[in-house]
Amino acid sequence: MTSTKQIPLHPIVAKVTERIRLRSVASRKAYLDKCQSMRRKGTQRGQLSCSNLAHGFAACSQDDKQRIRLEEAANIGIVSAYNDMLSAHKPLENYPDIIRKAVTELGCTAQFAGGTPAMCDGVTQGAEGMELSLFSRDTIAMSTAIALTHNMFDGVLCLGVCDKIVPGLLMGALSFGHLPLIMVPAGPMSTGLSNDDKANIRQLYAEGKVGREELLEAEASAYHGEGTCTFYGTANSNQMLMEAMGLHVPGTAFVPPNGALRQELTRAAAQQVCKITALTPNYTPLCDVVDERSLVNAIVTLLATGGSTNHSIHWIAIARAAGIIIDWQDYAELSDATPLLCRIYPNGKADVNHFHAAGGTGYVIAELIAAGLLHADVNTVWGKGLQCYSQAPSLNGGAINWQESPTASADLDVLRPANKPFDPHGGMKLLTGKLGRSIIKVSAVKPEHRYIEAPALVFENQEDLKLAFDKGELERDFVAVVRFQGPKANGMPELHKLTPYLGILQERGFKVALVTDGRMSGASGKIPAAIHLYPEALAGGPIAKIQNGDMLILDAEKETLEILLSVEELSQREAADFHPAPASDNYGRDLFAGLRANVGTAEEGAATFLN
Ligand SMILES: O=C(O)[C@H](O)[C@@H](O)[C@H](O)[C@H](O)COP(=O)(O)O
Ligand code: SF4
Repeated sequence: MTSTKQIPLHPIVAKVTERIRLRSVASRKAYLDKCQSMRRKGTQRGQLSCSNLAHGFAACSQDDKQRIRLEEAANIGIVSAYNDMLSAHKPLENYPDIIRKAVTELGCTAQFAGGTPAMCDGVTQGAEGMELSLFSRDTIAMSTAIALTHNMFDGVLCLGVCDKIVPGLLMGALSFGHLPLIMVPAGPMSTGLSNDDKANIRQLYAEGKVGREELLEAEASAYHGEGTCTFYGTANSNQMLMEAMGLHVPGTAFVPPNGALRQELTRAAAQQVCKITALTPNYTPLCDVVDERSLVNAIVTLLATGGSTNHSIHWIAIARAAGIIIDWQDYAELSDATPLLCRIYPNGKADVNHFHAAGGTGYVIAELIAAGLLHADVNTVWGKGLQCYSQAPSLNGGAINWQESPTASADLDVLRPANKPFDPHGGMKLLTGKLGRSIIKVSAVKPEHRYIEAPALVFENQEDLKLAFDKGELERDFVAVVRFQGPKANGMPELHKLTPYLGILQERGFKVALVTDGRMSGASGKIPAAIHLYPEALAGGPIAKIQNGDMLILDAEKETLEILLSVEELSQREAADFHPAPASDNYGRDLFAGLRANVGTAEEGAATFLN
């Protein structure tokens, strides 16, 4: 591979990175000062009182007690989001034992510092739980802090994969940025029913052409075992971005769960974190790994792979947790400069297993470094420089070897080189106009659907749109306006259940689009959608004043979302009333009232504690 020293950084990547750095000088300094003040000489547990320490190791084995008391070797904190509800997290169940054994081999110790909640967005999609999904991220961040605030640890391993979980774990760990952190995933489920076939069956069901039994059979053969669902949604985007940020063992993202290589990669993470604590000459605290360069690397990689729109929210929140301020203009400019290298569902037919086989994370990172689109001179948990993330691991006689990923894609329908991309741009755009600021991802939207001028049809929720569809009222060109779906209103749920209905209408030749202050799933794709619109309806946003029949223009090329009303006409309009869910439909909503009241805008990361 070309030495990264000779590769000039793309001017837009350099410009945006510098703009982020300058914008963040004060907040970043404040953050680093906090990390510095938490750093202790020797082991972190050395600062604890005898009773604190005794409580901390009371339940340990005699050997571990001795090691912890000696205060010579690292004690690693494990934070895990394991539960049986996420297929992606099921393999994590026995990881703590694997980790304990691996660190003992180095004379270190590991303790299960704490668990965090984890929501499966697939189980809650379209249901009440989805209103807690976004806030589960910050709940996970707080749970991570509760685990680590035992202050017994010199390094951290966070076990998690899915949507809000990786961002939440990372945001929580960033409050302990003086400690090294390695993220530990489990890998994707094997390929079952293809994502396209799954989507087709859903549309047939929405049209009443197949019954529930047939639909359930199809869904169960798509989601059929342990591991992450195989579409390139938010969970798998997390994995790709952890590689791009140097927070994984290199090449671990899409190795299948439960095999010998997966076990060795988990062991490697455990032993590596012991080797980069402050007790070693290779001290690599998290705050040195997460900086404006690694965050820009993550955004560029998100754009190059057609990753989830949710990361136009979560990566802003992660950045803020590290004292760095990123906005959607940064994403838009980086998107212009970043070629689309991947076609993975929903942006194509392939799934992440096909992507992995075609060259995977190593190929993408090698291509982006060679194109000058990534900062290669960054700190990673694997040492200085991102180039080792262009490698792929394999087992050789029980030990892991890393070798350079192939320099040619094994499947040009899935993965392409930076000089012959699927699209010269990443396809995530900032839309502006009288209604506010929103995001659109066009990598899965056909060019002929990127300009939609049609009358608004206003819905207070996705169920109302389904009812209108079932009554045959939507056989027309229209822009669906689904509002009061913002973080303050109902927790900003994903409105992914709209996809089959809008997809059917689009296939019938109608010009359809979506405008919402809510979110879509990372698995949503082909409908032109202006999402994350703010100010949200409940915060006085003009979206609350749109009426059926208003002409809307969503123009992805011009990067505008417009309503054909003057500012005066709009200002004279009454805002629609908000109709919250009936109190009887609690499902835990009441517990999150404080988070709804305190949450920031989507472009601030929709965070509840960073504003
Ligand atoms: O952002 C995401 O990637 C989604 O939240 C994803 O995690 C969720 O599970 C989808 O809803 C699954 O897709 P289906 O609902 O189509 O199965
Ligand atoms: S990818 Fe989504 S549906 Fe699959 S396990 Fe993760 S959260 Fe659940």
